[in-house]
Amino acid sequence: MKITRARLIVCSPGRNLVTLKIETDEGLYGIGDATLNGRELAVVAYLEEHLLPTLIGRDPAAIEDIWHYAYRGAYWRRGPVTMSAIGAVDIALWDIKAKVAGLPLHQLLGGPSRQRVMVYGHATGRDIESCLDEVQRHVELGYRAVRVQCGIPGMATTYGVAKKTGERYEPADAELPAEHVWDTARYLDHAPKLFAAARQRFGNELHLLHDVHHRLTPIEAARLGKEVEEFHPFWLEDCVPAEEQDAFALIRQHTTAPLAVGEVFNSIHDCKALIENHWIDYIRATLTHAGGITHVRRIADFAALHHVRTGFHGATDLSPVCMGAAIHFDTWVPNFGIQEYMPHEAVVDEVFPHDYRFEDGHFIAGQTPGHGVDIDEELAARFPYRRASLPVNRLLDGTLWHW
Ligand SMILES: O=C(O)[C@@H](O)[C@@H](O)[C@H](O)[C@H](O)CO
Ligand SMILES: [Mg+2]
Repeated sequence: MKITRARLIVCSPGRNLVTLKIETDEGLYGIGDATLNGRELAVVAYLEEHLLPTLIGRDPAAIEDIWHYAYRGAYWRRGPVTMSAIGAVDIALWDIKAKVAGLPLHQLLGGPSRQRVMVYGHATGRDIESCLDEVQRHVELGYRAVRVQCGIPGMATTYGVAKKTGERYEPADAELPAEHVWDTARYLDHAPKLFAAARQRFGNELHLLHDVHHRLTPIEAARLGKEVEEFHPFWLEDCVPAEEQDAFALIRQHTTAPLAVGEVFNSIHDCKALIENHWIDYIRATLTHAGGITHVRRIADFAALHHVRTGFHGATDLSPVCMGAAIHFDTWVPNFGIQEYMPHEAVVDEVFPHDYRFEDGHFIAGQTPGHGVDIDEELAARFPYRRASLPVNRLLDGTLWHW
């Protein structure tokens, strides 16, 4: 079998999504997700100009060799653009391999470790009460785990909170970056109250998660961890920016709140110290942004040695293609923790027909050979790309801060 064609489909059914289709001389094709939120066309250029031309004529079964050809051969290693491009190719090649084998992807990876994978949903509200009403709605839908984010009194906007209660949260909401304002003192005062109110209303069984979105310093994160620890969070996510991995040692000294990190990571080297020093509990790097199944499998195996579990990023900027492949991965991976799930708009699900399904707070992988996600190209063509940017964030005095 040979690769005859590899091309990108860029569409925007409510949000931008970049899809790679690799075709073969035997008619089989594979699909990969190449979406890098707010930087979509950088990955398109990388693939079209540099990576896709090198694939033509190759045997799509040689996934390992193609991965190293793309990674080592580029000379310029790592980085979100490079690794998302490699990730898309890798997901598409695993899709082809599983279709050739006639197996759903999780069977090719080693078979199921579980029948279904627990997901967490997003509850957001302008204040604590409306956020908790959203938690209630999720509980009624069957969720066992819910991420809680709410507006902070005195602040006009905050990350992770939908514009209106019940709406989807979509951060890339303007052609040029919107400017948000952040006040750590107000946040640190308010966040523990949200946890306390959630535990009071829902008891101890429901898993509660929270995303800090890189906004604290290590000592501030340590304080937050200490204050919410008694409410038994499932995790605190991205408490600090993680370029400096040993900052987590300080947080760890002060709190037993489990820590999750890594949605912006793209390589095992981004989390090596975090994992081997037991500074984190969950690793969030997912297939699209971290070099595909071939590389994330290495991260997951390394994490397993150190009691770290997976908790893959699953925001709407990961397309159903990434989600489908991730659910197969989650079904296989022995050290699975949880899977994030922000439902896509109905039209996105129409553009990407898929066989995974949500049931009772869990995802169940499909049985179709491959990862089970396809693209309706005719429908996709009705939604052309439009530039959309993630916001920036400033402190009250105007200093540019982490978003
Ligand atoms: O945990 C999450 O899902 C968030 O941090 C994301 O919504 C993130 O802001 C977006 O994926 C950025 O593209
Ligand atoms: Mg996050």
